Amino acid sequence: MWRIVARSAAMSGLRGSRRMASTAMSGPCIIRKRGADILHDPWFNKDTGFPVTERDRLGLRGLLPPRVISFEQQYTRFMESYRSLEKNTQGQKEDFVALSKWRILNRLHDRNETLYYRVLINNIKDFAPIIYTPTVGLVCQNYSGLFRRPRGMYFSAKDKGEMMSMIYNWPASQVDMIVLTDGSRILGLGDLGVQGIGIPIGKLDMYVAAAGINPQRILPVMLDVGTNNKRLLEDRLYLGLRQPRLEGEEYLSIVDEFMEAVHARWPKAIVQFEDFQMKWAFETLQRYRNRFCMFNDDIQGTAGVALAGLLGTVRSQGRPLTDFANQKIVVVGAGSAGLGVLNMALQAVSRMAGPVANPHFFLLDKDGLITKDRDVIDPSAAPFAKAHQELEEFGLREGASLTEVVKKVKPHVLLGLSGCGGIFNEEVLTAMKESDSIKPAIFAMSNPTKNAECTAKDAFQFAGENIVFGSGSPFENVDLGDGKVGHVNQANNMYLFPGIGLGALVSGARIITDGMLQAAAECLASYMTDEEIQRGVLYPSIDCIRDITAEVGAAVLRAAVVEEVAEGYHDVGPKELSNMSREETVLHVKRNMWYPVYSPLVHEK
Ligand SMILES: NC(=O)C1=CN([C@@H]2O[C@H](COP(=O)(O)OP(=O)(O)OC[C@H]3O[C@@H](n4cnc5c(N)ncnc54)[C@H](O)[C@@H]3O)[C@@H](O)[C@H]2O)C=CC1
Ligand SMILES: CC(=O)C(=O)O
Ligand SMILES: [Mg+2]
Repeated sequence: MWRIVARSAAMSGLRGSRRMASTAMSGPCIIRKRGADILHDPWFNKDTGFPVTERDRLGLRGLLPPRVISFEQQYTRFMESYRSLEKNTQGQKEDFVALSKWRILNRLHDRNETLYYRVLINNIKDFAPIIYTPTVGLVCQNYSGLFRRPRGMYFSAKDKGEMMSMIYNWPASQVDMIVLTDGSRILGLGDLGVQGIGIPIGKLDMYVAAAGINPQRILPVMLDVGTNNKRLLEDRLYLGLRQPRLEGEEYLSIVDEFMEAVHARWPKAIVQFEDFQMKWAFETLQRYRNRFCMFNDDIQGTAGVALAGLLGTVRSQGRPLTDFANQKIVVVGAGSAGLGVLNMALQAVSRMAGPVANPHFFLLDKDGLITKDRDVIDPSAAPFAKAHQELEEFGLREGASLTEVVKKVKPHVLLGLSGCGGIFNEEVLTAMKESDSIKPAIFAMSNPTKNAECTAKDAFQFAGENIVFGSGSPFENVDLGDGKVGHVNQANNMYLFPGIGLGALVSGARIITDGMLQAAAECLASYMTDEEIQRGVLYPSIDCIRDITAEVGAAVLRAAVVEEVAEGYHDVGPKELSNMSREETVLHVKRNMWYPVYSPLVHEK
């Protein structure tokens, strides 16, 4: 059963006003480098921030201008340059401005990670759209041209048989969190081959910013098995393998070898699979989920965030949560994300309504409504294909168009995970006015912004002001006139994946179970107060992402303990974890979150 106890408004006020206390540890940090090598290592570099004693100790004297600039001064200086870039690029083309902003942040990332992550954490609302969706999509599209320095590791089809030794080329002795892609379905942009590495980098930046994973213990990975993108294959600057994608056993043997190599070196590393095309997303999840600590973010992270949003919309209608079982939900997009959402929603309905559950889900793909009459149905979509008799009352048939489905079903929720920009057009949105819900919900979850099924403005304009709206990429709130505001929720898996990874890490989970994922979704679903939900606010502001992530991490940790997969982390064993109260668990998780401060550096040979 769902355990959703909404927080009080007073608690929520506290959240808004208080930035989570830093749990930074500023103990000394051992370094084996000296002199200029330190200045060129972004993990340790402090630029002009090295104190004089440290300059002496580390052989830096004379390699820097004499004046010591404090961390705070460096921070202010960076933000001033950023703000003047913003001013100077006003009125220029959107993509040019976005890439200019990305470049200035990326240069800092390449030079001084401590300052970079402080800047990111303190300005997450402004910077998430640059390092994450939507700008990260543009960066991936232009990656071969933008490439200056490598970040992360690249394993290609040509490295078969070598991965076990290659993994030791990574300079860090410990890795906690890996985000892995094969570049085959980057956001809604399709196959971008090796250029998809931008996604693991962006996701891991969110891990550091939201979950406080130590940036020295993260590893973005690209598995380059070729690309089927003709434009890239013909691009002389393309940096990946110029060959068609490996398929079948050949493909799986590469992923197998990578997983074995990673876990041989770092047995406790957690691997997040990201932006794999659907067939491999499902196949690899089944193949590895009981052997390694891994999850697929597009299937499982997205599902939890969407479900939390769907339960929020039930609450916003003033109905009990059990009414979720009666909601008519139209999902557009039968890929890894859409099917992940429906599977989790089905589990929730079954828990609420028991074995007699009869969910009202309608699934469409590019060929329209999916029914049992379809000649070829993907096995993962088959459980959601409607039977002939179920459709009679609506007068619908196989392949019915989205407009027809919305007009005839009058759904409570219209949720897009199709990657098809603008598919919720004026006619579809206007049809949502006839929804059977007093507060119809529209989720245009595809990324990046250009691939969103509709804009926030169109949703409120055509479907009416009483809707609840969510989008995968950020949109501004909509001015509805007379002081009224149409609230935009960012329905993005960023509200869950950092907490899933963090909870798995701090519990020392052997594997990531459905129970842990359900706990994550429940935690997010109950985070908002009734008053916030009434205003159509389904998710916390991104400014609170460190706080919600700590809560989600704690919920995941506790579920790992209950499900007996927690093996403990550092010197805290499973028994001690199981003796912690809920509050103690949250504190324990927060204590394990890294926060960027300059630690004193001590040289050791
Ligand atoms: N907001 C979030 O947190 C997340 C958003 N996404 C976004 O969801 C989108 C889809 O991702 P996946 O499911 O992994 O992709 P996928 O490629 O596995 O599936 C796409 C599905 O959309 C369907 N489709 C394509 N054009 C359509 C049309 N015109 N009408 C109806 N259906 C259509 C396809 O037939 C397919 O079933 C992407 O844009 C991705 O960025 C994915 C994960 C998380
Ligand atoms: C957000 C995300 O994971 C995606 O669009 O694929
Ligand atoms: Mg993704």
